Amino acid sequence: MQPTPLISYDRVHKTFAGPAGAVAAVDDVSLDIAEGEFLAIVGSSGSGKTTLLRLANRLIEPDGGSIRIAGEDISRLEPVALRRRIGTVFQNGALFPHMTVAANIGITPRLLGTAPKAVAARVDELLDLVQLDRAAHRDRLPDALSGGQRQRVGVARALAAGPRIVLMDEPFGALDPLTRDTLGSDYRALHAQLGLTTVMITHDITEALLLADRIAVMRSGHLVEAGTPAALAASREPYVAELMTTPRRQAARLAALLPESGAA
Ligand SMILES: Nc1ncnc2c1ncn2[C@@H]1O[C@H](COP(=O)(O)OP(=O)(O)OP(=O)(O)O)[C@@H](O)[C@H]1O
Repeated sequence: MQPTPLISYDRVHKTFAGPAGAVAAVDDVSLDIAEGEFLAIVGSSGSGKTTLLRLANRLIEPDGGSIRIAGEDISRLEPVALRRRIGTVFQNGALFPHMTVAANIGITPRLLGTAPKAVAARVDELLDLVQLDRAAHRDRLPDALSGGQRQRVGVARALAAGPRIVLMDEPFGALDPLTRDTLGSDYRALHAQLGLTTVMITHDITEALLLADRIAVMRSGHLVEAGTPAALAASREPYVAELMTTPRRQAARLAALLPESGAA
């Protein structure tokens, strides 16, 4: 018997009223995400990625279908309690600008009533986890951080209450390619170390291929295909095949330019 998926979308619909009529942002999407899985959601702008993600923590309510987390229908769960079980990382970190790094990271434990000493210890533990030097970063304001450091703080804040699930909306999109690559692989290591289940939106199919166990491809509110990088590479679905063109071309160019690994 298959284990119960940690997150399960079952025939989910969400329509928004737009100036030119109703927009089916998410249209009959069914998708299971297993515990421990790293799932990337890709698709062009407006394809429904953010809506799909926000449905999982009830920032958006569906018009139809259901979403279960660990077998529980989330419409029966209290939204604030649900969101405490799920860490969220946004583009640019979305840190509170007037609060120090430590205050930003410690906000959820503090709201949950954790004693100040325990919050401070947790903040230090999280700074270690995201590889930011405690003394150098604890008391800084977000403005005094680089984009990469801000995202590390965003990840630390998302992990502060010990969630099993982390939702990420274009977390590394605004970073330079080198920082983006480092942060992506550092986060992937954290995901494995902490046994997290991660759902990450990215516009970058190459990033999705390199980081994720499975990739869900969205188009006009539909889930076109969900599969492993190898399955997507072999897909005959026209839109998926088109998406794979760029990484394929880049891989061929790089293979021609770079010496074979291990040849030196
Ligand atoms: N609150 C809203 N009110 C009206 N329409 C909305 C709302 N949120 C999203 N939409 C519409 O739903 C569709 C899907 O939007 P969504 O933000 O989920 O796409 P996306 O794939 O995340 O896009 P992007 O990559 O640009 O962030 C779009 O047509 C968008 O305009």
